[in-house]
Amino acid sequence: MTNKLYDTSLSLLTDLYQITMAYGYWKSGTAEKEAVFNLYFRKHPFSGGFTIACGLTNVIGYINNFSLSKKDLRYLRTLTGNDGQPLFEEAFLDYLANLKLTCDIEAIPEGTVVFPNEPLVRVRGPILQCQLLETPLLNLINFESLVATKAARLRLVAENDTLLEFGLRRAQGIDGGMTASRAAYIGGCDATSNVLAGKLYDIPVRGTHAHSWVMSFADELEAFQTYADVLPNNVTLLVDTYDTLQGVRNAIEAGRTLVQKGYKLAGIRLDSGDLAYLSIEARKLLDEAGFTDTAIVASNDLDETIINSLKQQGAKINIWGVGTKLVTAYDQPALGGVYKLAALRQESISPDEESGWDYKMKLSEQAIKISTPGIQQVRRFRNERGFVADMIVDENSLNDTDSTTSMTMIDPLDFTKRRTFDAKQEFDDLLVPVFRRGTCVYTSPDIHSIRARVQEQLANLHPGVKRFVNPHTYPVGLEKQLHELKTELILKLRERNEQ
Ligand SMILES: Nc1ncnc2c1ncn2[C@@H]1O[C@H](COP(=O)(O)OP(=O)(O)OP(=O)(O)O)[C@@H](O)[C@H]1O
Ligand SMILES: O=P(O)(O)OC[C@H]1O[C@H](OP(=O)(O)OP(=O)(O)O)[C@H](O)[C@@H]1O
Ligand SMILES: O=C(O)c1cccnc1
Ligand SMILES: [Mg+2]
Repeated sequence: MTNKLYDTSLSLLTDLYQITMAYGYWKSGTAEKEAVFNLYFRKHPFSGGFTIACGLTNVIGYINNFSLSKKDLRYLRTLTGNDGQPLFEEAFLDYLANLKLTCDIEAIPEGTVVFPNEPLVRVRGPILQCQLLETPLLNLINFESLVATKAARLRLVAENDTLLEFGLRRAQGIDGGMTASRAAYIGGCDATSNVLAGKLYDIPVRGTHAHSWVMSFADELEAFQTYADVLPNNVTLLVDTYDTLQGVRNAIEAGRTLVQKGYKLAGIRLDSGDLAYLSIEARKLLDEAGFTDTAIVASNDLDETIINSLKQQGAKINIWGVGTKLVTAYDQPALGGVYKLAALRQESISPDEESGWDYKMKLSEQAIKISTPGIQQVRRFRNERGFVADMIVDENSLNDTDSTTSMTMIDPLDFTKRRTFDAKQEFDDLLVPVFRRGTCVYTSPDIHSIRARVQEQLANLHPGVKRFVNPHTYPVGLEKQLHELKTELILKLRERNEQ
């Protein structure tokens, strides 16, 4: 499946510096040098203990549609440097015109719970191509993973209640709205009010009506009765335009007519005031009138904290409509995913032998910002109770260890913390092949399966990791050989800089 909204080349959707670097690689003869880049984030959003990987389907669509059109090249030809001369020479533009992506890409499937420093996507191929993919991949993975995570948090507090995404009007533009609707559904919403997302992404659509419907009639009862006449099989009435509890009484009256005609009053919606108090009072009125199946929908600047609080207050709300705070990821508007070079193929010494890799890393004064070198895989150990720990392991050492060997994991921020897993410990390798030499070899599951995966994954996490206040840190470490390799490389780089 591709991103149907953009089923066209978006190959210039990148930062200029990717193209200037690409030109640099091409001009200096290193364009084809094989490289490995990893996309990962350093910290969970919302001060939480987990993140949901999302966006791979759109990455696949982007790469499948990658090709520079004549118009793209005409535009690049107009770009000039500070001397007014063209930035790129014609032969480079010809090279781009014929460029077909030939990368190998591995990724963690959408809907998987992921943790800081784990490669969510690993790109291996000619360095020029890997470089061009940095910005679009980050754009596609960061926002969708962020919103899917927000929705998963809402799902945790909403428990078995219905969760509706109402955010389109407050979303960051058209794409923000579309992407957020997809990610919100995957993360755990039951439906969206966004009809285009319903059509393009096969998400259920749901909705009630606005205050304007009520305001356009002489009185509220008439508004409710007309709505019930027109759409008798879809009646959820917004009761707070004038006086909420009087609104509930009017809804009940409209509901009685509906029942006489063989229909039902599906719900009422509260959109202002004290939602705990009003829902409890509304429930009493509805139940007393025999409308025990009529649902109470609540909306109005809801987020996971307010929903949690309302539940603790005993609110009688069955359906939560969440807009602004969900689709804009209000309390943390970006996931800080990064894309870093981790290995470069060495110059070949003989034409018959494959040369080795130079492992690459970025140093930083902050330990958390030091990247991890190598061609990484994420090995997730599990037992009958769920996920135990994730080990980042270099594929070269995986090839060396056979299945009978135990593996030791080292905490990257405290080297004295170690854990050994014996050969009997069950595991999954999270990164799976997605592209081989530029050809897609992976079929994205349908959106409903991805959504189901999120809940399966969360069920495998210890409750402490899922709590919102000071969540327990799920263990992620480096396999011992990779840790040693990294330490050695840090020392070497520091030594070189001191000289
Ligand atoms: N019982 C409650 N406990 C905690 N938060 C609540 C409760 N009831 C409502 N809220 C939340 O408090 C906020 C109230 O927003 P606001 O002050 O704009 O009030 P309002 O009811 O929308 O006002 P208005 O009547 O002017 O529309 C919303 O985010 C709402 O979800
Ligand atoms: O509050 P959100 O989580 O963003 O959910 C969507 C909101 O959009 C609608 O009204 P709108 O905000 O446009 O107007 P209102 O607040 O004046 O009702 C709806 O009534 C919700 O309140
Ligand atoms: O259908 C609704 O009730 C709805 C849709 C969008 C935004 N607010 C509410
Ligand atoms: Mg509002």
